[in-house]
Amino acid sequence: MAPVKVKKICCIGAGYVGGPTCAVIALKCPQIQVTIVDLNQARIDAWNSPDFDLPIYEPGLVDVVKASRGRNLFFSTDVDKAIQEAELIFVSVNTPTKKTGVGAGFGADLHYVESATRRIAAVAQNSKIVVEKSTVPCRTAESMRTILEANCKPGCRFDILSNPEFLAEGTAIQDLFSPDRVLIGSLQTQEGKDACGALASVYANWVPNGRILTVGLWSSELSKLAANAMLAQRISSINALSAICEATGANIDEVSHAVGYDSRVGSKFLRASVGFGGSCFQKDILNLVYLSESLHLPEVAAYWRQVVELNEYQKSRFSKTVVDTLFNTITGKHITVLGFAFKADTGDTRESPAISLIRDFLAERAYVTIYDPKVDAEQIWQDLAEANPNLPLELIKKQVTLAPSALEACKNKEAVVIATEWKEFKEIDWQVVYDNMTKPAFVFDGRLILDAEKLRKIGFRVKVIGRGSQ
Ligand SMILES: NC(=O)c1ccc[n+]([C@@H]2O[C@H](COP(=O)([O-])OP(=O)(O)OC[C@H]3O[C@@H](n4cnc5c(N)ncnc54)[C@H](O)[C@@H]3O)[C@@H](O)[C@H]2O)c1
Ligand SMILES: O=c1ccn([C@@H]2O[C@H](COP(=O)(O)OP(=O)(O)O[C@H]3O[C@H](CO)[C@@H](O)[C@H](O)[C@H]3O)[C@@H](O)[C@H]2O)c(=O)[nH]1
Repeated sequence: MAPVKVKKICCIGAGYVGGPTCAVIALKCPQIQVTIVDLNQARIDAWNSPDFDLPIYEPGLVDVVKASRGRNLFFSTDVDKAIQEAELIFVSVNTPTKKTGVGAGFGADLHYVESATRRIAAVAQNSKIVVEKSTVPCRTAESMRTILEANCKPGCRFDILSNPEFLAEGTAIQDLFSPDRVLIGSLQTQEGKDACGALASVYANWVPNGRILTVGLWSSELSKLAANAMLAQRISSINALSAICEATGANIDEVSHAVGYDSRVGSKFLRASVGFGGSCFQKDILNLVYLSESLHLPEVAAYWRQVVELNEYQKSRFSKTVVDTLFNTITGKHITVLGFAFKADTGDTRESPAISLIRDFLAERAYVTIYDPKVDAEQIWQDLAEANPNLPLELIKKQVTLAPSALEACKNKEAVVIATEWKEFKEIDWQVVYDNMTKPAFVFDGRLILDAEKLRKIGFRVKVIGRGSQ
């Protein structure tokens, strides 16, 4: 049987991955009709909004959607119709860490993946290639296949592929246009290889052949968890060293530069910080920890768990530095937090270190003012309410103020904390900030973006991650 020629694609899940990934496929493959579906009506409405007020902020995304929407790119809540029409279906739904039940706090909650799979099984009238795009534990594709095959109509077949996504938020469009690699896992049967060929031919419209890697299903699933674990492990390694730098007077930027210069180590992902955030790193490492424990590999589980524990330590160590430096108490003091997103160039706040810092400051009964250029107020209140379950929102709102600009946020405050590396924080007029602050004025740079020497000359007292007191 010749490999299927893909003419219609359905993507289940119109989130941070499904939206940008399939919008780029539509742009690069004008001959393919791409329909992205979701159960969340508000999200689909935003993708369809006449003024392109999209549900997620991602540099370059609006232009990609503008180029294809209504031509060969569609957003809809009619999940069944899109499934029925497509030859190839991406499952790109959320796989958060389980909150209750077996594996709570570690294992992935796979019920969204399972219900999307069951929907495909229930409504498909002909053969489909089902592509696992969500990040899932090793061998999830087997469960999907069992569900699909148990419901297969006569004359139909389902082929399952794993095609994990490696985009990073903030650079998603660039990452999708020019990926380091596209990974496709399939069963090593002829049918599996044909399905793999069909998906590879979609990517081949813009990705060079040498960058399309084809492997077995389980290797593909595990490679995604492994890639995130190893990236996060680099950050925890450099953050562990930042604590030694602060205690010895070494400078983490210099250490990172010197170590990264070794081509075997490489310079990327060695930027010390207040801690990593985002919806993936912690979730995927905990997933790996759970997998290792389920496989009776406690030493392996402990090894990876330490990457997350070090990250927790880094966040609380930074909060403690703020308290210690402000004369051992921040009760009643006014602290500005610049940045609420988990990294620059995104409005996403999932697992943002800013949330942990603010929780710690509120526990010390400080007043906190927040400014972020892309996160909306509703999201901030929701995150703070979730992070402080014992503090009613009315009380949180008495302690926390949202400011319309960085300059406004810093007025009459004792300390400024940089929690996200937005470029605009480098560029604000720090002399004006200083003039309007209560003295002594403190700056805590949790992202290593400011010129500490320049700030000290202005009069600030400055603390930077990974640098001893000067
Ligand atoms: N965010 C990232 O940068 C990133 C990068 C690579 C991989 N991933 C992985 O991709 C997956 C999706 O992540 P995300 O950030 O896009 O999540 P998301 O929460 O932004 O989007 C998931 C969407 O799926 C929808 N959904 C859930 N069940 C559904 C169903 N049965 N039918 C239709 N729609 C359904 C939800 O309503 C939601 O809009 C996760 O497994 C994640 O780990 C995320
Ligand atoms: O040297 C560094 C690099 C990153 N970070 C922080 O690490 C977190 C994650 O950053 P990044 O990896 O750039 O963003 P994500 O969107 O979380 O992307 C990661 O998670 C995705 C979801 O699985 C993967 O697809 C990507 O390849 C992987 O980089 C953020 O808080 C960053 O500020 C650092 O502290 N130091």
